[in-house]
Order: sequence, then structure tokens, then C-alpha cells
Amino acid sequence: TQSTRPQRLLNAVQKNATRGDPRSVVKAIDDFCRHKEWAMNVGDEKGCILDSVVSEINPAAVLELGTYCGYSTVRIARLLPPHAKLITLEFNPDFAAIARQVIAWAGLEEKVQLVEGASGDWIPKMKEQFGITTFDLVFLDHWKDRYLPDTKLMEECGLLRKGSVLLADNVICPGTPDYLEYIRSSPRYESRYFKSHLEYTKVEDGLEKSVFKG
Ligand SMILES: Nc1ncnc2c1ncn2[C@@H]1O[C@H](/C=C/CNC(=O)c2cc([N+](=O)[O-])cc(O)c2O)[C@@H](O)[C@H]1O
Ligand SMILES: [Mg+2]
Repeated sequence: TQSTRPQRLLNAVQKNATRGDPRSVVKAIDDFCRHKEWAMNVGDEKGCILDSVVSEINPAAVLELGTYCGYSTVRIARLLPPHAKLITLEFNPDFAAIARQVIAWAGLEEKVQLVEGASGDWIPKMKEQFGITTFDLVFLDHWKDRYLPDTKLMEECGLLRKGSVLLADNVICPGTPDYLEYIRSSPRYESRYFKSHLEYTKVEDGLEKSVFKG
């Protein structure tokens, strides 16, 4: 049977990365996507901005919306302090299966909880199911028209505290206009745009970092 791109990405990880070495997993995926097949990972350039935000916050509880193949899951989890938890939501079972293997190859299963399901269904259940009070960091990288509704849902469910950080990928390309308009005009957020490029290309894109003010 014909393989899928996520399967070929996983094969590249298993062939070129060292088990238990997250940095080599990240590099293997970037090399594959830059030289073999483009894929919608946050990538190395925006990934460095992601790394700096994670390191600055040193979060104990992280939520990622949209796991895909687990590239940013590994990027984030490799930087987390001991006992910190990253919950990542992915509703496509095929992508979830690939991501689990990528996360395992990096040796980060202990820090990551991959939940198969839709953000709209699972955000309201975070407290009761995972004992989460609030998230220190949320990385938004799922369908672009879900950024705004899910942000409002997180506010309503009390999952954000004063100082919680939302970091959103693709605010320029493919773009998240309604989310940007909301977050930049809301008095409850302090926002900043980090200009960069769409993964593995010269097209402009960037990350929007927004601090919730409570
Ligand atoms: N509500 C939900 N709950 C759980 N999982 C969900 C979800 N909505 C989508 N997902 C999952 O999140 C990923 C979608 C990413 C969309 N990114 C993109 O469409 C994207 C596109 C480009 N691009 O076209 O250049 C570049 C990028 O960096 C991108 O992130 C997929 O794995 C999908 O299954
Ligand atoms: Mg993205």
C-alpha cells in the first residue's frame, strides 16, 4: 500500500535520528522536510522562537493544539523541567499514531500526554480528566479557524491565569485574521508579533505571543 507523508517522515526519524535524543529527532524531521518533502511542522526558524518562549516561561503545564507528527511536541517537551507535563490534542488517528512513535523515538513519553480527540471536546474536560488547574503555555497550531473559538473556550473554562502565554503559529500564513483581531484588540491580552518565515520557505509568517492579564 502507498505510504503517507507522515509515515515517510517517521521512517526518516527512525533511520536518521538516535533513539532518546530529541535534538536528533528535530534535526531529522527538518532535514526531511527541507530536502525531501515539505510538511506543516513549525520548523527550525520559527522553532527557535518557540524554544526561547518555552525556556523563558519554564512551564509546568503546557497545552498544544494540533499534534500532527509531533515535531513541536518534541521541541517543547525536550525543554521542559522534570515533572512538567505537555498535553497535546490531535483528532486524526493516523497522525496521532505517527506522533506517538516520533515522541517515543525521542524518549519523551513521560513528559507528553497525547490525547486523541477534538480540542472543542477536550478543553472543557482538562480539569476533571488531567487535574489541570491552569496552563502556563498554550501552543496553537491546529486548524486556523479554531484558534479563536478555542481561545474563548479556554477563557470560559478558567484554564488561563494571569501570566498564561498563548503562542500561535501561522498568524500570517496561512493566517488567522479573526484570532489576531481579537487578541490584539482585547484589553485582557498583551500581544507581540515575532516575524519569521513559513517553515522551510522564504514566505513571511510569524508567531503571535499573547500574555493573558487575568
Ligand atoms: N480541533 C482540533 N482538535 C484536535 N486536532 C486538530 C483540530 N484541528 C486540527 N487538528 C489537527 O491539527 C493539525 C492541523 C494543522 C493545521 N495546520 C495548517 O493548516 C498549517 C498549514 C500551513 N501551510 O499551509 O503552509 C503551515 C502550517 O504551519 C500549518 O500549521 C492536524 O494534525 C489536524 O488533524
Ligand atoms: Mg503551523
